[in-house]
Amino acid sequence: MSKLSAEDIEKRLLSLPEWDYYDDAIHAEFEFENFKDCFSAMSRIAFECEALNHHPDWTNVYNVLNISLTTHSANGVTNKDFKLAQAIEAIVEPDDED
Ligand SMILES: C[C@H](O)[C@H](O)[C@H]1CNC2=NC(N)=NC(=O)C2=N1
Repeated sequence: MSKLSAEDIEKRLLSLPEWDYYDDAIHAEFEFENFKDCFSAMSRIAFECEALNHHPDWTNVYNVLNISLTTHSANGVTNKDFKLAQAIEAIVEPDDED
């Protein structure tokens, strides 16, 4: 899988307003009510990652989750990162699906 151009990435990000592109990855920060809600979302995301065989670089501090998506084998952002970002959106922002 080859990495996408900066132009392609910015175009695709128009439908993912929570996400920014820099340092060869797409990044988002999500804030939850509390640690339990945050970690519950992380568990659900983890199952998607296994299903897609694609994994985030992420950090959690109490109720805040920071996620960076990049394709290590391509040294940049690929379609796999956008697939996973969409799956994450469906988990953390279910209201946006309507
Ligand atoms: C063997 C396995 O398919 C690879 O190691 C996968 C697993 N998950 C991955 N996740 C990410 N983000 N980038 C990769 O290149 C990657 N490679």
